[in-house]
Amino acid sequence: MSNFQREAYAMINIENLRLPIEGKEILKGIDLHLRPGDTYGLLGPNGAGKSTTIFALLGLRAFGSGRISVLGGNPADDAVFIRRSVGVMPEKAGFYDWMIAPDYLKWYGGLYDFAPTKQDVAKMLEKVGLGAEAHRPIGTYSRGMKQRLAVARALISRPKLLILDEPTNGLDPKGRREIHDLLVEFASDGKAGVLLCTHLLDDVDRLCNRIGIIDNGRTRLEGSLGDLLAEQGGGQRYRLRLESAPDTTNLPAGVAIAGREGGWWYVQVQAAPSGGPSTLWHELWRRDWKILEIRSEASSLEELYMSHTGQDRPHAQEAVL
Ligand SMILES: Nc1ncnc2c1ncn2[C@@H]1O[C@H](COP(=O)(O)OP(=O)(O)OP(=O)(O)O)[C@@H](O)[C@H]1O
Repeated sequence: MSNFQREAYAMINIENLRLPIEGKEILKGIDLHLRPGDTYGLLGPNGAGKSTTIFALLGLRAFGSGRISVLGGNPADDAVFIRRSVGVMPEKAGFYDWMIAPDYLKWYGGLYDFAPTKQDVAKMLEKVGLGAEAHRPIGTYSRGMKQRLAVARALISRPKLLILDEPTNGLDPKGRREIHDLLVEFASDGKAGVLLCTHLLDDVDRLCNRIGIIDNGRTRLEGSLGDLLAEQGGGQRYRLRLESAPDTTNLPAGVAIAGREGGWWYVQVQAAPSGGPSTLWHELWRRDWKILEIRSEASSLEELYMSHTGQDRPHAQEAVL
């Protein structure tokens, strides 16, 4: 990769990261490149090395060799800067159960020299759907409510980069949709970046413009989701439930109507826009498509995932786009 390309991946730039633990190589060659505006899906089976990669890029774990730069800094030297600029939602979020959410968020912001006002906190809790529950001790929250609070905690310091490990785990469909909406809103200015670590391919389909697939400590595949799916052939198919018949004469480039069944419209997307599928839904909303529900028909991503995971193949096809 040239220096010019490296600079373009200003948010996260990981090259050939290796990490031995107790004589065993846990990471054997991780590459990860995330630009401003990207929502990047980090995929891989259990034990592939996703969390270890995240720990390394946050400066929480020393690595053996390779190169990591996050927001232009080196996590090993700039841990404080990185923790202040990156919002993190870890897989297991710990809270003080006796605190109430507004006090907790104020206290948490203070840890990072960011003092959210009472209004900031109230607005954030509203955003994540906890406005009415703000008076209750966190210990009385359900798992889903704690997930929402974890998202609020990641967002409260207005970070430039958001790293989320399984953010929709344990959420009901409404909660999942609300978290999706928050992420779309966060990424919509084109300047922020999101690294989404998940096993839910449907979340990736909906939200991400770029993916990396890790298996057995190595990056097996990385690139634009639209390009990778297009290379597979056929693009991606979605089923949209619409309030009324849409105007099909003015479709965004690369989008075609593949059929209709009652209120459901099948839409074939040859190449998702660089801003990810959420940009496409915005485009359609702007064209007055009254979308009530979106379902990914495709198992194209699943096929892509399955064909790049499952076994250690040192000579297998590996591509970096
Ligand atoms: N401190 C440690 N000592 C020994 N092995 C470790 C340590 N931390 C992680 N590992 C091993 O490293 C590998 C990668 O773990 P990691 O948690 O990064 O995987 P993951 O992709 O996040 O998995 P999951 O999807 O299950 O969360 C696993 O085999 C794990 O057992």
